[in-house]
Amino acid sequence: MAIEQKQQENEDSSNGIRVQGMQFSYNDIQQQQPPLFVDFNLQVSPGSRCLLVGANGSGKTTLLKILAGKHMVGGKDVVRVLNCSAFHDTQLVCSGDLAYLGGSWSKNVGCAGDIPLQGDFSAEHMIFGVEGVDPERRDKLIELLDIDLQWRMHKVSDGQRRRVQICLGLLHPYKVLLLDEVTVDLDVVTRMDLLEFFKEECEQREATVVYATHIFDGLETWATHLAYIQEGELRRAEKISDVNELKSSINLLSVVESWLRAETKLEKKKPVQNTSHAQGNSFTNSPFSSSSRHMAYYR
Ligand SMILES: Nc1ncnc2c1ncn2[C@@H]1O[C@H](COP(=O)(O)OP(=O)(O)OP(=O)(O)O)[C@@H](O)[C@H]1O
Repeated sequence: MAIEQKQQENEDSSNGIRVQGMQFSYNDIQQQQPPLFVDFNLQVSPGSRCLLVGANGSGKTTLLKILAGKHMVGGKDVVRVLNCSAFHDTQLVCSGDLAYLGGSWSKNVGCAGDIPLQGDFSAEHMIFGVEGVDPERRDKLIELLDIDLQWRMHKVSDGQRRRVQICLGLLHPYKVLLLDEVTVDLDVVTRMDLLEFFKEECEQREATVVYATHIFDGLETWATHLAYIQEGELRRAEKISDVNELKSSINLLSVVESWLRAETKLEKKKPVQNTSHAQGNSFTNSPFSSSSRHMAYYR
């Protein structure tokens, strides 16, 4: 029985996501940061919609970027997506099978990958500039996100710009989609329609979605799984139907709130004694210690 279960897990993870024994540190030598992830393990089965929750700074964005192949972590066996190495097997991203939607376009007209763009582009120019797209899928997304193709990208609102970003990210039918808080600028109708679209994609095509967010409205019935991380440690990873607290709580928000509040109480640490701080010179190089006239340059 145990062997069958193991085989099933391996088959599942081969088409989904499997992280095994992952170590990751930002290697900030000056600050001597400890590793964020030490022996981190995670499995996400194909077809699931996994909600990634945790406090600010717990490691959600870093994890999603690692899964998206943006950081090289360990050998080829450590971070596996669709049975390939997320970092080394570049065709995962090039083919569109692995898609990552994160970061904000609000300060830029748009982005090409991680490169910010400035200029006068129309939404049409950006969306129709992507080659090899199924026109039916493109039309569906334009309608779903209520995009006006005549929008000039430097003259639209943050939410309208975000819709174009999301549209571009979804044009190719991904197999694994990593979402980092991209629905934050969307109005409630667009957000709910988009979540419904993701649900359909998971159910019809067995796509896998991992979604990091702090907004839990309507997600109790949307998510199939939940992963909770605290300071780089996976505290919970289970089916949403197995989360016992949800049976006695009004909603997911109150469950996550109780976890994060308990975390703050448990983990509150005393400030580390900083010798330079004690000598009163820790802020001398900071731009924020300058006179208010100089501060104007940093605002
Ligand atoms: N570029 C970086 N260099 C050094 N440390 C970083 C860098 N980016 C993030 N960190 C550190 O890694 C930790 C995890 O950050 P991360 O952005 O993954 O958290 P998060 O869970 O996504 O937070 P949030 O909910 O605020 O978006 C933080 O404590 C942060 O200090």
